[in-house]
Amino acid sequence: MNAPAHPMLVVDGLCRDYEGGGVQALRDVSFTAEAGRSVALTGPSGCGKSTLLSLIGLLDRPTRGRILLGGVDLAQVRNAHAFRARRVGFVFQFHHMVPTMTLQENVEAPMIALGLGRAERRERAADMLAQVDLAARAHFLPTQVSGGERQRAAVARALVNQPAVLLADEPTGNLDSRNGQRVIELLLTQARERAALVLVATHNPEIAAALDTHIELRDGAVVRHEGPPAA
Ligand SMILES: Nc1ncnc2c1ncn2[C@@H]1O[C@H](COP(=O)(O)OP(=O)(O)OP(=O)(O)O)[C@@H](O)[C@H]1O
Repeated sequence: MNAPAHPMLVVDGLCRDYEGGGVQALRDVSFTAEAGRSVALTGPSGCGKSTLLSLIGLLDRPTRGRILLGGVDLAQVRNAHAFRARRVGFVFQFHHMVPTMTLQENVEAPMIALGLGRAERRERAADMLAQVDLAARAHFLPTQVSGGERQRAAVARALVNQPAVLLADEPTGNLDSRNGQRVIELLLTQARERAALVLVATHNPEIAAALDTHIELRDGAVVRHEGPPAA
């Protein structure tokens, strides 16, 4: 197989200053990552991990520098909502499931932005929930299942549109180690089998060690970068 023409993700000289407080949340961060790889972002609280994920997921815009995702310069993206729906999946520590909707309905919701019909949405969501071992819980509300089950449903929701990039912010933070490991395995399976790029912000050194690349931040700057060299 030929090497891809460009890496899935290029982060180039990225800075994010917050007005008012004079905080430089990110200072000149640069790295690249290939499709099918997993990247751990580590570092102490406040070092900029969440800020970096927000910028890559187009939830926020950088002060300086640029990000290319699948060859697209994010500064040129006009409809961030549509771009996110097609390209990016998010998993957060606190799942952010809609409490009044069943797990099945929560997993169906992202597909509305793709314009898929009801029957197809239903089928794909059921399929995805089965893949994370939740077929029997599909019609329960998020409050009626365990924390580990909720987080697996959140992973199913993040994966259902088959995003090229998965961004996970402390995805195992509130889970015991067995459930946490399961969530990480689900994310890594996606990276391997569907050539998605997975970025995980974590305080857990075991998780960081299980991923291909390890980028450590301190005060908004990269202080360590281990793993496959940039393309
Ligand atoms: N909206 C905001 N306004 C001002 N400062 C902010 C804002 N959001 C984040 N910051 C600051 O930017 C810096 C980076 O925050 P960020 O949330 O990215 O850190 P983090 O590494 O994800 O931390 P944690 O591990 O605690 O989640 C911190 O100093 C934080 O206080």
